[in-house]
Amino acid sequence: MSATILDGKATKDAIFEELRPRVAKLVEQGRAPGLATVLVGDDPGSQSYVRAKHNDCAKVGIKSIRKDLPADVSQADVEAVIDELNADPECTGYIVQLPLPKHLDAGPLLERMAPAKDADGLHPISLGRLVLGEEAPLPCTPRGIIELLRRHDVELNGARVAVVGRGITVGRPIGLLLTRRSENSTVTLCHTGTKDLASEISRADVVVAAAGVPKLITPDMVKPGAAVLDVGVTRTDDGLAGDVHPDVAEVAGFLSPNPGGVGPMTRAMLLTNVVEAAERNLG
Ligand SMILES: Nc1nc(=O)c2c([nH]1)NC[C@@H]1CN(c3ccc(C(=O)N[C@@H](CCC(=O)O)C(=O)O)cc3)C=[N+]21
Ligand SMILES: [Mg+2]
Repeated sequence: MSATILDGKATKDAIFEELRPRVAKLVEQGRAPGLATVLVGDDPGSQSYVRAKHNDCAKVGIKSIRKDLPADVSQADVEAVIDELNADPECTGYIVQLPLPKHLDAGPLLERMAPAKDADGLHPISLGRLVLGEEAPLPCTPRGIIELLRRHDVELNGARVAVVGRGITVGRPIGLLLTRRSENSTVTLCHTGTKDLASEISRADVVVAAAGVPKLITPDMVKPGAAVLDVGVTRTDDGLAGDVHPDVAEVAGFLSPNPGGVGPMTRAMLLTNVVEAAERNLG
């Protein structure tokens, strides 16, 4: 048996095709969406992600603004850039690329962002609204995972989902999306304190591996036919390594590759959040 590939790159391209006319309409109405990025320092990974986001914007016709700051920028200078973007009418949504250098206090910076311009869905107000079931931008990676599963007809209604990792971008929020009535899944959140990870994984119809531990999920753990999403990425000497052992492809029914799976979907959902926010503002 060999798993059906959950092709995030092709799915992202399809979503971009759907976004392009919506962006064109907004531009026509004089309400052009504009995405800004705030990047601090010169980490090559972060630089490449940010570059990709600007290329994506060009592809769908969204104006983009780059704010690149030196690694030793002060907290006050980042605050000033955030205040500038909050006030800039050309910027309808933005992100502060994470992680930030250790000398900066990320929490207060993210909280300073205008919630209406939160493109990541990670502002405390957006996360609070998600808990309350109110309309808000949704966290991009969890939303991308659900969209990838939906577009490949993977059943979520009543499904047992095992999430591995409790990080703020994926593991912590994804259960909030998956347990809405519209998804209706049953979610188990596993982490380093989980006593028997293999037994939790073995019961799951869907596995979301977002721990950042290379090859953590091995074929013996996976229920035959399950959908497995490889979210974690670790930079090793041999290149990028996912959380899922390659041999899982022999057992799983669906597998999102890494790269080429959830990463491109995260970018597609970032632009979707920006377009939706611009449409909402039309009233
Ligand atoms: N405020 C904030 N929002 C984020 O959404 C955010 C962030 N900070 N910090 C870092 C993580 C990571 N992230 C990725 C997005 C796309 C790919 C992606 O498209 N990857 C490609 C290839 C990447 C490569 O080859 O380097 C792929 O998986 O095929 C990866 C990682 C967004 N993040
Ligand atoms: Mg992340």
